[in-house]
Amino acid sequence: MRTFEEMYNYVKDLPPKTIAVAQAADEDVLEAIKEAHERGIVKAILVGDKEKIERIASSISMPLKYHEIIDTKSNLEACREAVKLVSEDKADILMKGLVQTAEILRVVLDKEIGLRTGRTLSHVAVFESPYNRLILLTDAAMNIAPDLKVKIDIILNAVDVARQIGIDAPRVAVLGAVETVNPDMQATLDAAILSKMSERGQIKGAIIDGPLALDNALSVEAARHKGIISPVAGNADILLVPDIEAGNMLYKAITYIAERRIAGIIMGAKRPIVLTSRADSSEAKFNSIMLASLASNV
Ligand SMILES: CCCC(=O)SCCNC(=O)CCNC(=O)[C@H](O)C(C)(C)COP(=O)(O)OP(=O)(O)OC[C@H]1O[C@@H](n2cnc3c(N)ncnc32)[C@H](O)[C@@H]1OP(=O)(O)O
Repeated sequence: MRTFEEMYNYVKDLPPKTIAVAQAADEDVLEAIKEAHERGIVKAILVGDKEKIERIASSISMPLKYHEIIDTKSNLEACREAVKLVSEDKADILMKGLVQTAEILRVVLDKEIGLRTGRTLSHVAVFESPYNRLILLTDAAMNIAPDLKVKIDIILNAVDVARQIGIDAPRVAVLGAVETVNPDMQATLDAAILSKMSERGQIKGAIIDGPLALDNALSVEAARHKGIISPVAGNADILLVPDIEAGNMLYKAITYIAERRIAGIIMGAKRPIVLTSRADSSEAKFNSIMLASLASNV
C-alpha cells in the first residue's frame, strides 16, 4: 500500500468492528467515528460525558442512533469502562479519546481489567511519505527509553503491522545521529547488535540494519553520497527510534512540518488501540481507526 486511500480500499471489505472510545466528548474524535461508521468500518460504544457527546454530535450532524453511549463522570472512569468493554470481548478495538496517553495506558496495563498479553506493548505509526510508499515509525508514544530487549519487541510489533499493509519482509532502519558505531552513543551500540542479530537469524521476519541516520535510511541518494552499503539504507520501511523523545518529535514533524498524513496504534495488547495525539486531526484519527481495523487481523 502506498496511501491511506489504498488502505481504505482494503479495509472497506473487512467486517465492521466495534470500537470502544474512552472519553468520546471531542469533536475530532466524533468526526472520525462518524466517517468510519458512514464508510462501513466501525460502530462505536462512546464512553464519556453523555451530555457533551450528545451536544457535539448534534453540532456535527452525527446521528447517535447507530452507536451506544455509556455515561461516565471522569476520564479515569471512561478509560476503565472502555478498556473493560475490550477485555470482556464486547468491543474489538479500543480508542483513546480526550484523555492523556499515560492515563489510558495505565488502565490498559492494569492487571485486573487491562489488556496485557505477556507481550511488550508499543506504538506503531504509519505515514504517507514522499517516497511513494507507506512508512512505519516506532515507538513515538509508549516506551520511554527502551533497552535492547524491548527494542526487539518493538520491532516485532511493527513487523506485524507492516505485514498487514502488504510489506512481507520489511526493512528496518535502526536510527541514530550517525551511521557509524560510536561507543558514547547507546543508540548506535544497540543498532549494531540488532543488525548482527538480524544477520544471524536471531530476529526473524525483517531485514534490520543500523545505525542509520534518517537521511540515509530514507534516501537512496543520501546513502550513495555517504558510501553506505546496506540492505536497508535508502529503502527503509520501518524507522526504529532510540527513545520516545526522538520518536514523538519525528511524529509531530511529519504532521506539522512535512504535513503528511499519519495514523497511530498500540500493538501487543489483546486488541489494537487507536492512539493519536489529542491535537491530531479527525483525518489522522480516521486513518488510525482504519489501521486498527487492519491490525485486528494479527
Ligand atoms: C504519538 C502521538 C501520541 C502522543 O503524543 S503520546 C504522548 C507521549 N506518551 C506518553 O506520555 C506515555 C509514555 N509512557 C508512560 O508514561 C509510561 O511508560 C506508561 C505507559 C504510562 C507506563 O508507566 P507506569 O504506569 O509508570 O508503568 P511502569 O513502568 O511502572 O510499569 C507498570 C507495569 O506495566 C508493565 N509495562 C510497562 N510498560 C509496558 C509495555 N510497554 N508493555 C508491556 N508491559 C509494560 C511493567 O512491566 C509493569 O508490570 P508489572 O506490574 O511489574 O507486572
